[in-house]
Amino acid sequence: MKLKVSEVAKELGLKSKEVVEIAKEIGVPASIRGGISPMDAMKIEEYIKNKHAKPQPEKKVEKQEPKKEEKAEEKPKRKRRSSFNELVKKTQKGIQIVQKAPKAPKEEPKKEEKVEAKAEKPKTQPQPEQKQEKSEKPKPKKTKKPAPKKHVEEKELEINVDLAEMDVIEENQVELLDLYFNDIAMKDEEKLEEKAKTKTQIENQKEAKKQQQLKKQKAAKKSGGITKTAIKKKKKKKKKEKEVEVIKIPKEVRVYEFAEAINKPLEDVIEALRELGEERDKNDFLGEEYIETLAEEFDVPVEIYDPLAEFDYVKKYDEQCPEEEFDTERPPIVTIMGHVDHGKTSLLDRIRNSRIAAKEAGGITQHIGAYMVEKDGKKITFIDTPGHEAFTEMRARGAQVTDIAIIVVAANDGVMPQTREAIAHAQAAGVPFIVAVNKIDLPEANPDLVKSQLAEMGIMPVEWGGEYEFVNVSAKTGEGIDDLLETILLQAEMMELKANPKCPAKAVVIESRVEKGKGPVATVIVKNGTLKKQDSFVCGKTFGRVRLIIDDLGKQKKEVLPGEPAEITGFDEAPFAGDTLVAVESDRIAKETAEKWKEYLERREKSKTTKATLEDLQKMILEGNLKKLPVIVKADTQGSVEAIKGSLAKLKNEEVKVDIIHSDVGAITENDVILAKASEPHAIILGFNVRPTTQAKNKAKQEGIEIRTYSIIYDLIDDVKELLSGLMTPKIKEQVTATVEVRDVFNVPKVGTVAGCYVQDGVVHRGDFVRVIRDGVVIYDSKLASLKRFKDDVKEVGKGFECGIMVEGYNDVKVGDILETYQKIEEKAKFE
Ligand SMILES: Nc1nc2c(ncn2[C@@H]2O[C@H](COP(=O)(O)OP(=O)(O)OP(=O)(O)O)[C@@H](O)[C@H]2O)c(=O)[nH]1
Repeated sequence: MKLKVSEVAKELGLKSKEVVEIAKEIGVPASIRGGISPMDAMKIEEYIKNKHAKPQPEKKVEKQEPKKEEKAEEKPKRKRRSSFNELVKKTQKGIQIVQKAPKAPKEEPKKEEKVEAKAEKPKTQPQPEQKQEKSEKPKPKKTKKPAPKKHVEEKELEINVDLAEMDVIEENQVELLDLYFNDIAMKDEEKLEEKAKTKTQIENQKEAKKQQQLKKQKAAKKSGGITKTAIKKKKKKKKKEKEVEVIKIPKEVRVYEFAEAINKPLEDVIEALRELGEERDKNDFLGEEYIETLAEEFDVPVEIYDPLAEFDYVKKYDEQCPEEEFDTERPPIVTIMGHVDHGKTSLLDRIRNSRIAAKEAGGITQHIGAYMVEKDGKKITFIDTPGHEAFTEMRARGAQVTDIAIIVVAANDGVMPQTREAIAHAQAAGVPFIVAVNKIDLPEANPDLVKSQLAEMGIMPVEWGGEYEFVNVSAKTGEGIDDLLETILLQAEMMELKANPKCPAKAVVIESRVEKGKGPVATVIVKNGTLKKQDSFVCGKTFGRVRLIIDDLGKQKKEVLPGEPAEITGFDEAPFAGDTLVAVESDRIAKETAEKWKEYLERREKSKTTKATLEDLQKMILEGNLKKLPVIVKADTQGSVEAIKGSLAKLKNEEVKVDIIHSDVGAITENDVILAKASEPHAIILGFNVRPTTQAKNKAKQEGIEIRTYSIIYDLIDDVKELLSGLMTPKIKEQVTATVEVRDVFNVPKVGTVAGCYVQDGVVHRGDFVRVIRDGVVIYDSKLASLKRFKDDVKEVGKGFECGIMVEGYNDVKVGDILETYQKIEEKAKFE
């Protein structure tokens, strides 16, 4: 765990920069961005303490010794603090380490005062006036001054204890002090206490003076006059007011925007960042930590706000319709997950008594659908999550709306990679799950194997003493289906899933698409409230008014209740799967909120590009050498777009990657072709369950742009893999052609060394490469310079024949050397 540097600095009464500097000095890692470990924070604290402990004269220590012993008797041995966190907690209880006001020691109390103060301690009644005064007192932090390093040395630790509080919790307080400064001699504590008390007394005196002056002013005012002091005061007050004016800074702000906001020269801000070890450009974004640190550095009070909060419509909704007011039971929302072909669609199909699986292209579920079933008068909403790996992202989203997950495992196949993945998704989302062991009708079915495989992963079945429900089912015969539904309802009952139908609606988009005549259509599941026709709504970047509500059976409805799915129309654009829809008072509010949200997301997107860390940069540089395959993805539903994008993003290796330059829902248009043409190299357009318009087709022909369409996702991915393979550098394989023995060597003047050879094995070719091997070691690797039979150049010489060979660039061939001739064969690389 890391602590924020600014927090540590605050606790130590230092500036963040100073903490970083000290850390550097004592060799512990601390940075504004990375924070500091509690251990290292303690080291810094120790360092400061030691620094201040040093100058204390030894004599004093001796003098105070008896008292020290006395205290030691009263209290158990001081424990060492285990973490800086603990320190933070303790400090919050009333102790603060603050910087000492520069000249305070002058006003140190006399011995008698100290005794007096001590004598007052046992009083248990707090003195309200004193307390108030104290709390109004500004923290003495402001007294710190110029050069930071020097400043650290000059600093002294002081305990600023609220006296009134001390009266009440004195015992506790002293104990805390004790724990806190376990290394500081008791004399210091007392001294510090005295100082604190003296301070209070000084404050009292000041206050009394102030009151007197106030009286004077009032009197002057009454008599119609105005005193000089009053004018001065007024001016001062104004100045002070100006000084404490808190500047609001958005959470994500660029360096130059920050400089403008705090009214400081940009160069100063950049320089301050440099001093903190950060090389930043004016357009770079500052993190919250840097905003805080810089504000401290420039001594300007800032308030960091989240611009998103202003139009976080979901948050607003949750505040208006709090969960505590959910009073009506709602159907559970169930997701079926599992490995490909383990029977998810068949299972849902069986549950609904319809046959979805047969209708789907290639037998694969292509997108998420949501359906409802009824069992014993109770409803269950099912989200049908497709099983292909490409849909992992959608599945992750599905799990977010899900109350209960069903993990389907085929009893004949057992736990597979996507079974584990599905479990991981459910666990990550904190969604309870039931294991449906499917295909138990098959003779080779082994449900116990599934149980033991999952038990090994910590998913222990209830009947084996664990907490996971396993239900044996057969989507084919219908066996166990009732049992599964009962288990779901039981689980739902335990979860007490409730909602408030009287609230405006809050729903989650499961999928969306654009339909001819209807425009954007989205499948949503209402999480709370009731979604009605004509409701104005905001849904991520989109907005609209509910025009049509169609239930899972294709019937038109007037409203959708909590936990129920429906398809709705009325969006201005297709929303994203996973977006939250919230009904709002008016179209105007819906539009405004959506626009602000869009603006925010765009801003955040932009900020991502400039927020590149060094790591990102290195990655980008490395990727610069990557060959990219630019593609445009068009698909029938938003869910498919997301899934394909997710899948394609994974297709990369150290040499090639897919570059998705555009993706959208809908047919392939002329614009897509234009965009593909604009890309360098030209992009390939991939259509999934969509086709190009006639204009797009013509344009593509004209511009030489390739459009490929698919209805099965595997094919799309395989095709892209093939394209990527084409981009990869072919692999070079070596093939040995012959082994040749050097039996004689001739030095031909002006030509070089010719080796008289005998081909032991294979066939030597004229253009072959050759390795010279002596005593089993390769001593030279080159090419054949010439290949002769007697005096003639030949193309090849076979096994058992003699030949003359010259090795390019090598004249040192010796009798007994072995020449290994070989050819380099190019092999097309394959993207795996
Ligand atoms: N014998 C038997 N076959 C089943 C059972 N359930 C599903 N199948 C068969 O298993 C194959 C895959 O079933 P699907 O329901 O398409 O599987 P899925 O998990 O939805 O597959 P994807 O949508 O591709 O992820 C089909 O041929 C089904 O007929 C079952 O209980 N018993």
